[in-house]
Amino acid sequence: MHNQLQYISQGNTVEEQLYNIHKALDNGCDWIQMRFKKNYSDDAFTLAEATKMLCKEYLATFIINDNVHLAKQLDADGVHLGLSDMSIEEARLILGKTKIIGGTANTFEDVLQRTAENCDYIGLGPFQFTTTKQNLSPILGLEGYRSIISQMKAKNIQIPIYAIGGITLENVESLMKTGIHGIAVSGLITQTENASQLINQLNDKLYVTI
Ligand SMILES: Cc1ncc(COP(=O)(O)OP(=O)(O)O)c(N)n1
Ligand SMILES: Cc1nc(C(=O)O)sc1CCOP(=O)(O)O
Ligand SMILES: [Mg+2]
Repeated sequence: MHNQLQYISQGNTVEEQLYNIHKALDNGCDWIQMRFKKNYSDDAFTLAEATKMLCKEYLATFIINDNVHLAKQLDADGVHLGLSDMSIEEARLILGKTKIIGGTANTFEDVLQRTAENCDYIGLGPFQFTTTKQNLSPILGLEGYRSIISQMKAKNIQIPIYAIGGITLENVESLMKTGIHGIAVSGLITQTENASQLINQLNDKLYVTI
C-alpha cells in the first residue's frame, strides 16, 4: 500500500526544486512527485536524475509528473498523469506493470474512468482554491469528497484516493474522515519554516485516522 503523504515539488529552477525536494526528504517525506512545469528538457533531465539519487539515498518513492518518457529513461518509480496527459494505457505499455501510475480525477465519472484504466491511485481534487496550479477544476470541498467516496462504496470501488489542492494541517482530520487514503501537498511543505514539525504533525493525523 502506498504512503499516505505525497510531496509535490515546486520551484522555478533546478536549484530551487532540489532545495525543496531535499527539505521534504530530510524532514521525513518518503514519497516525492517531481512537478517541474517551467522546464527545458535538459533541465528536466538534470533535475530528475538528481531527484532520483536523493530519493534513493532517503529510501523514498520517486514519481514524475506528466513525463512518461523521462520516467522510463530514468527508471523512476512511476508517474502522475492528468486527464489531458498521456493515457494510462499508453503509459502502462511504456512503463510496465510494476511502476506506479497515478491519475487525476475531479468527479465520480473520472474515478470510474481512472479505475477502469487500472491506475494505482487517484489524485482527487481540488479540495480548495490553490495558487500552485492554474486552471483548476471545480472545487470539491469536504462535501465533494463525501459524495464521491459514498458513490465508490456503493459500487464497491476500491482504489486509494489522495486529496489534493490547497490542503492545510487543519484540513487533514476532516478529509481523512471522508474515507480518503492520503493527501498530496505542495505549497504547505514548500513554504513551511519548520518542515520537521509539520511533516510529523501531518503523519500523526494521517496514521491515526486510517
Ligand atoms: C497526486 C496528484 N493529483 C493530481 C495532480 C494533478 O495532475 P494534472 O491534472 O495532470 O495537473 P498537473 O499537475 O500536471 O498540472 C497531481 N499532479 N498529483
Ligand atoms: C498539482 C495540483 N493538482 C490539483 C488538482 O486539483 O488536480 S491541485 C494541485 C496543486 C497542489 O498543490 P498545493 O498543495 O500547493 O495546493
Ligand atoms: Mg499533468
